[in-house]
Amino acid sequence: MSGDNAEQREIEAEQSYVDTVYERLDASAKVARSLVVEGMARGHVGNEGGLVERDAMVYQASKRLSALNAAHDGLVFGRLNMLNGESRYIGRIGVRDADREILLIDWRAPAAALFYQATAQEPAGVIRRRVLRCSNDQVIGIEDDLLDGDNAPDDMVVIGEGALLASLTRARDSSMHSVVATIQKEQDEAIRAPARGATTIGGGPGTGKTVVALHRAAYLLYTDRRRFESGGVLVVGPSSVFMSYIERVLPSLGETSVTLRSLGEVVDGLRAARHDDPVAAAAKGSSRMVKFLARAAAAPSPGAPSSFRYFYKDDVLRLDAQQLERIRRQLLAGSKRNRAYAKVPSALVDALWRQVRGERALEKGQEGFVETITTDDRFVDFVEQWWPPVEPIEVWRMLPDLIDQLAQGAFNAKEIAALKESWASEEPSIQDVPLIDELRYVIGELPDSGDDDDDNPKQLMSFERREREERVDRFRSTQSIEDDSFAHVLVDEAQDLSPMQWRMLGRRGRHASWTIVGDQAQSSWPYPQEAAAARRSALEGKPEHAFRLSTNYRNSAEIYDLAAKVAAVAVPDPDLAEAVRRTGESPQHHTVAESELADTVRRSAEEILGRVEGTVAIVTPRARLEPLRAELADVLSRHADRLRLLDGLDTKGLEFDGVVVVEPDGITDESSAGWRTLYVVLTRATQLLTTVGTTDRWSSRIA
Ligand SMILES: Nc1ncnc2c1ncn2[C@@H]1O[C@H](COP(=O)(O)OP(=O)(O)OP(=O)(O)O)[C@@H](O)[C@H]1O
Repeated sequence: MSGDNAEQREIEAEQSYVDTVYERLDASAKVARSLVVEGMARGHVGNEGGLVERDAMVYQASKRLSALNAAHDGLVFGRLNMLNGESRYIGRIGVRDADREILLIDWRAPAAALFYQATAQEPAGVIRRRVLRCSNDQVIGIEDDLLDGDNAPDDMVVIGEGALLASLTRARDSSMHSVVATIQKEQDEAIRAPARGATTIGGGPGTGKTVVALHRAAYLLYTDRRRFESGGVLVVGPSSVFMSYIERVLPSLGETSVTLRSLGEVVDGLRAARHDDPVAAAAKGSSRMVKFLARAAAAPSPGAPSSFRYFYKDDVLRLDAQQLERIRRQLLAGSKRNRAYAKVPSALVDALWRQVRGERALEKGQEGFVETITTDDRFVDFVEQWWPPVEPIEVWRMLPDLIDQLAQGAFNAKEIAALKESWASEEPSIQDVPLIDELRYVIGELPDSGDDDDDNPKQLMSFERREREERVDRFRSTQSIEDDSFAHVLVDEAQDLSPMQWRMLGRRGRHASWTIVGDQAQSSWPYPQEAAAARRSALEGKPEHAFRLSTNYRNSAEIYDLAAKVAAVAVPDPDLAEAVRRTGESPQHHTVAESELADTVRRSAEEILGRVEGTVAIVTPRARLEPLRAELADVLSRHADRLRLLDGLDTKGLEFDGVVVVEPDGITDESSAGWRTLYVVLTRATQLLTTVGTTDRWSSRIA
């Protein structure tokens, strides 16, 4: 009997079990669908109770239906044969038969933990672990691990070389996939760690930190759905490219209620995708920004009048610059700028009333004065010009004009020049987003326009103000500060967070548990100590539980050997991983004249595209990105479905079957974190890696 026949027979046997599970899944979907219909019908009953009941019923049934639909593809993926003869099937969700007997165990349930935790050294009652490879509802392959050969029955069949290896050699496409069938023991421990304080997941490149963290989010939702679904789970990653790379993992695990944001999109209403140059980025990320922003938020608006004169009956009432400044300070001492807005008219009116001496005015009394002045356009216009309500984006736009005067030595001349240059753009960069968020908190929100406060001049909106409001509308935060917080915050590539970014996330995770994923050797933030202090403040003393992943599942050993040498230059004590796969393909290096660079890159990319099935990236220093985009336009458009051109920072967290690295010396020279960026770039390739440079200082340095 050939091995193929044995596999075929096993597949058929498994298929009949899988069919039974699908029949039940379909039956449950039918029930959920009919509940949706029934719920809708209750809405026609005509009383309010009927409507509430309908909403709850339709909501629950629809949620169940979408979970069932999401789980459909590859529903059953694992089976354990236990020492006691029992068989346990593991799947994306739990399914029971008509008698409530378990047919399929949800991968997150305690009973499924053995599937991930049993090893040949510690089989824990498992004889054989089987992974079923499925296409939709069809079993197409089997991969077995025999964990306890001594106790296996004689007729037990063992097929395949193990599911992990099979899954690692697959071609990469543009999305990350769930690894639910092949989660490894050390990964499973991090996934199932309780949601207390901050769980940190460290380890070298390709060890599965991202994919593990995403499975952890799904696990947390499963274990405490009420808390995490209503409180919200926020997943933050470095770039929008990265977010679209990972966005399918959670829905494929049936979880759609998680908020995924890149660092440029954490604040509602803002979508930044541009990085600043390293000098401006480092200055904007530094906690030295905090005081400058506080001063900027308190500074008078540009063009604000510095005095006010008002004729009332027989008096000329005046507020000069000094008096106005005193009132400003008093108002700001009591509340945030926008919150104080409602108190401005009465503060001014009080100061003016104190000057009233004329008999006619005194006779009419203070109330009469208040009524006259607060309905007088001259006063209303003055209030609006002197203390306009401001949006954070407006203060952000003033920063280049304020920095000379308000930096108070916090930034050097080179930093100030770089900041001003970066702020010449109307569009905030990724590094501006935490600054704008900081301003949201320092300035405070405007009192609700629904506060029918007589003092509130908002109702008297001038034409200029309306025009200005339109200009900021595009960048207005669509959410109130109170709604910023989440029940769980998951930060990926956390080694790159600047102090200002930690502050931004800290504000969202005050009452949250956290999962923090990172690898210091891949950091592009130049001042680790400052970031560590900001991280401590963001976590506010929450207890930390550390997990470390040790196996690199991404790179071939040949590629990782090279990258590890770069890591040794990049940081004193890199956390290196162990690469498990050898391909026999060593990285290729070309050193060429400048005139031949683009052609060599094109040829290298084409060669790799011909040899791998999946995605390929050309990675370049930032300065070469746009020129190369023009020079390589032909090949980029011919292979638009699987070839990308990126700069080093944008490759964070991604992976490709093949990578062409352009001018490694340019990447190392780009910033003080350049060697670490080169380490990141070299660890993106699963199979083939080529470098093309006009110089090769980097390779002499690691030789
Ligand atoms: N248990 C597993 N089974 C199958 N594939 C896995 C497993 N763990 C990780 N991988 C794969 O290894 C690759 C690297 O995973 P991931 O991107 O999560 O690593 P990382 O540690 O976040 O890497 P980096 O630090 O470089 O961003 C992915 O393709 C992932 O699917």
